[in-house]
Amino acid sequence: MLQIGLIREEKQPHDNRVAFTPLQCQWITRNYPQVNITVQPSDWRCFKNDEYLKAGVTLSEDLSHCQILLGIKEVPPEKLLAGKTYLFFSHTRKKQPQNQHLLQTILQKNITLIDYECLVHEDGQRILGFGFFAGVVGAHNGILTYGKKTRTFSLTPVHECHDFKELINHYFGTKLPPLKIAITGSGRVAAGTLEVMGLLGIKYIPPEEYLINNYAYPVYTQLKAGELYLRRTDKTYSREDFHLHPDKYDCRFLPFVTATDILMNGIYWDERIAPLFTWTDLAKDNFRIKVIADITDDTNGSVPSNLGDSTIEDPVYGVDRHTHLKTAPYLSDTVDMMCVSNLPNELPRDASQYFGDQLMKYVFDELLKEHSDTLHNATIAQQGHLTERFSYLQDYADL
Ligand SMILES: NC(=O)c1ccc[n+]([C@@H]2O[C@H](COP(=O)([O-])OP(=O)(O)OC[C@H]3O[C@@H](n4cnc5c(N)ncnc54)[C@H](O)[C@@H]3O)[C@@H](O)[C@H]2O)c1
Repeated sequence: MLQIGLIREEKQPHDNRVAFTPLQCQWITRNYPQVNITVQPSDWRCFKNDEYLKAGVTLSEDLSHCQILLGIKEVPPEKLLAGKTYLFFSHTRKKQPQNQHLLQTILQKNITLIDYECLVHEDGQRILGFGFFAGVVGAHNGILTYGKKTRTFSLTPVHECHDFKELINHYFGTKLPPLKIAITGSGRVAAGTLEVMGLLGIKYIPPEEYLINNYAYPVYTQLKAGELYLRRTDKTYSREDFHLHPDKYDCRFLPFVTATDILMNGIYWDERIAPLFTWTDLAKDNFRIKVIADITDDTNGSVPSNLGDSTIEDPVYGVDRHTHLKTAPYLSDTVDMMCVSNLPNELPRDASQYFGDQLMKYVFDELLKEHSDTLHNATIAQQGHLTERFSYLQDYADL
């Protein structure tokens, strides 16, 4: 019998998500008689202990009988059970200093660590992520902020809704003024923002038309990497080349700053990639953007006016376009920034279900195999030893 445990999230502040919902646990145990799931009780998980009990799932503080333990965020080192196989987001593969002790403890305690972030399909695309609901919540927050700033309409904050279904109910009867939204990116986050565009009936306009026309109703356009970046030397774009040499590419977003009211930023970004615009562009009179939902959310990254994370409770701050300083939100001549770093936590039930679905579809069967390349390639530590693929972490893992 394979015993799987769902651990309680112990990292502070407590995360409210979980790897499998009660119904997913029920489905698994019905369809896989050789698997049993035990859930560690939690007072802050988005699914209540009772919901698991009602689904026929066993609750137990003690998970020592489990071989595999599933979490979401980093597990505090003192909570790690020796000799177990853990799956969670460890944030150790880039030698993140705050998690050095975590990896060292994993090795000391003979633990096997499979990192969700390292689970990829054959083509290198990540299997698991919370981007879709980050996109949904980010898009909603961006529009809500614009309504508050312009005092033209109001929307219910997402975290006040039980789940996505309830959020959608609030959209009925919402009439938005004419406004123009630019969405960047083409991954999971962008897909989530497009979902909200559809639900609110905001019309898609191709980028070239969006740039030159005005509309009597709300519209959006989407700029994928191929529309955003051009190689300096020959004005072409190749995905493979861009991923390898992003520093050779210029960003073509600038014309959109004069045609856009809300920017929803969902691109992949790192330091080698040109920002969407500069502080100098931001200070110009023709800079039209009033609200930026920076879902990508890198401080001083693809959006220079990202001055750091905001929180679910206090999601928006203003930025003065000339002094570059933070201001109160919703003022008339500032840019409002929505930079929440944990957006999926506003819709934790749906985000967890989506995560569990992906886990079920692409990872679960691998856990039942004697050997799985997918799992092996995402295994940072195997019974207390770094695997070959992650041996570059040795100096970080050494005590
Ligand atoms: N604020 C939040 O709560 C939150 C939540 C989830 C994700 N995010 C962030 O949003 C951004 C987008 O996330 P996502 O889930 O849409 O990602 P994704 O993995 O679904 O998509 C990323 C896109 O970037 C492309 N890409 C991958 N590697 C690249 C590279 N080296 N160079 C250029 N492009 C590359 C991919 O082809 C894909 O189209 C990320 O920066 C992520 O950290 C924020």
